[in-house]
Amino acid sequence: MDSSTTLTRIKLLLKMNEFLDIVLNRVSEELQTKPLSADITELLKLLSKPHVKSLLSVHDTVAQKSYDPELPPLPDNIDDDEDSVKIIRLVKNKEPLGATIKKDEKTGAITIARIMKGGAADRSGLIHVGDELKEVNGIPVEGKKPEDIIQILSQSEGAITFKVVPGPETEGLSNEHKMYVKVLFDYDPEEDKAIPCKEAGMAFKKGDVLRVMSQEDATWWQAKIEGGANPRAGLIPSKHFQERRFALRQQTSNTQPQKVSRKPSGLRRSFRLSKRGKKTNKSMYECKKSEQYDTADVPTYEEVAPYCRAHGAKHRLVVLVGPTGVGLNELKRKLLISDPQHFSVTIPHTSRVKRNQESDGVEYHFISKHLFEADIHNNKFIEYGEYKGSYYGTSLDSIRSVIAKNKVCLLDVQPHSLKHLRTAEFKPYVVFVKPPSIERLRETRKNAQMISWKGDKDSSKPLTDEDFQEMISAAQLMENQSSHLFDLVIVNDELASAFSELRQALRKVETETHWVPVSWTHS
Ligand SMILES: Nc1ncnc2c1ncn2[C@@H]1O[C@H](COP(=O)(O)OP(=O)(O)OP(=O)(O)O)[C@@H](O)[C@H]1O
Repeated sequence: MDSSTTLTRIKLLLKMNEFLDIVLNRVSEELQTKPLSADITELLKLLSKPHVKSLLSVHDTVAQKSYDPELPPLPDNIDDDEDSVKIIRLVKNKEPLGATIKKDEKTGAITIARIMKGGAADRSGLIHVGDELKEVNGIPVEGKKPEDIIQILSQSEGAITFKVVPGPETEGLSNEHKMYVKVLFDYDPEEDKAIPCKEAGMAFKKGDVLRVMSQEDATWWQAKIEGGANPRAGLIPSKHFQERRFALRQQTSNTQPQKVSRKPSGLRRSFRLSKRGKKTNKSMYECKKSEQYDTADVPTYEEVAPYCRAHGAKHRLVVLVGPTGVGLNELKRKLLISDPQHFSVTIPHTSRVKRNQESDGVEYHFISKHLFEADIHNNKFIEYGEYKGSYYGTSLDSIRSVIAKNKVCLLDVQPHSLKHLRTAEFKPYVVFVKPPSIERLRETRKNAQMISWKGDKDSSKPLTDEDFQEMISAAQLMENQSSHLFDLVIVNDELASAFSELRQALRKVETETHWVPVSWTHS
């Protein structure tokens, strides 16, 4: 039983006793005035019994006691002119207090800078932002540095007494709006020189989803890791502040635009996974779109919301990204074979002349060069390229047409094209396929073939160490520049396990809740 229930019960008993007391006294008085019948005599006898009397006497004793909580005595040294001083007593265990302090450089006053959501100070409801700290455990803080005060606090355990002058009311500042963000960079407060209090900071890793608890401070937000065990919020740099820092860093450290050093492999695959089963050259297409890293995209936080595809709703687009030769085609092929009714790929467009054995809309959509150029102009292609005087490209409409058939559209693109696909319409689920170590590549790719284009013919050749090195460094570059856009990273070591990991993840995409950019859930 808790103490408040006990108190309520005692109070109830006392009330009953009081009532009984009055009743008994009245009854006794009344009975004295009546002719003494046998019943009255017996009743008077009962009322004068010791246990009835002692019950009444217990009541008197208990009723005189005070059951209000006892407050610690006020310290004697409070100035008379010091109005509205609060004496706060908190019991502190090993958990940090969850408040940060700052010193006003002009007045020297130490005030509470912020209260961490869910921390001990927040839960107590007694300390507020703006309160001026006067004493800690009887030690005046005037003239002390915040570090010294933090030292006093961190050394104290058990009851801590604070003397504070309440600050101005800060009602209505708290932002109860639930905001979730996916973080697009790694952060460690220990390495952040700007954070006002490292102990209050929270480390996170790229890809974590955070619940932002407070944005009251424009520079330092409070957040906690969604699904994490820690109920207390930690300090994180605000979006605006982090973006400014990134921009500054880029200005100072990187005046050269980062050119993707990649073979002009361009649009190689999107046009190749065909019903033809025929492979074309790795370096057949040159991508016409910008391959430069877009420095305007500063990856900090992306607001996200949970999304679960409703039964029967359109499927999300599945996009595979990875370096040449890593096995994107192989994985797509296995998915198609595993369930041809469920998975499909786009049919590319080309301006080249149709060959005899080909049919329009099967291998390619054959269109004129003039029309192709008009479509480029009208942004109809997600990627396009030119080879031997003919255009090849993947149109947005070809993706739409697969999705409209209620199939899962499998697409592979260069990472820089991802941003054009990241729309509420496509809701892409992006899988980055990564090569394993060079040793494992040598072991697993013994029979692997690269198809190269010599003269006018396809010819296959085994993969060399140089191909493996190139694959690894291209993957590294992609990861450095675009990993914030990846939903899943699969290492294509053993093909069977890479495929089963992919298959399982795609099943979950269709049935389970995933975090997606919040704008995708508004449509
Ligand atoms: N995990 C694996 N183990 C062994 N061989 C593999 C594995 N993954 C792919 N391969 C083989 O490696 C070769 C290249 O694979 P694939 O054509 O799928 O690469 P890709 O990523 O589509 O590259 P590109 O688009 O340049 O052709 C193929 O011969 C394929 O069978």
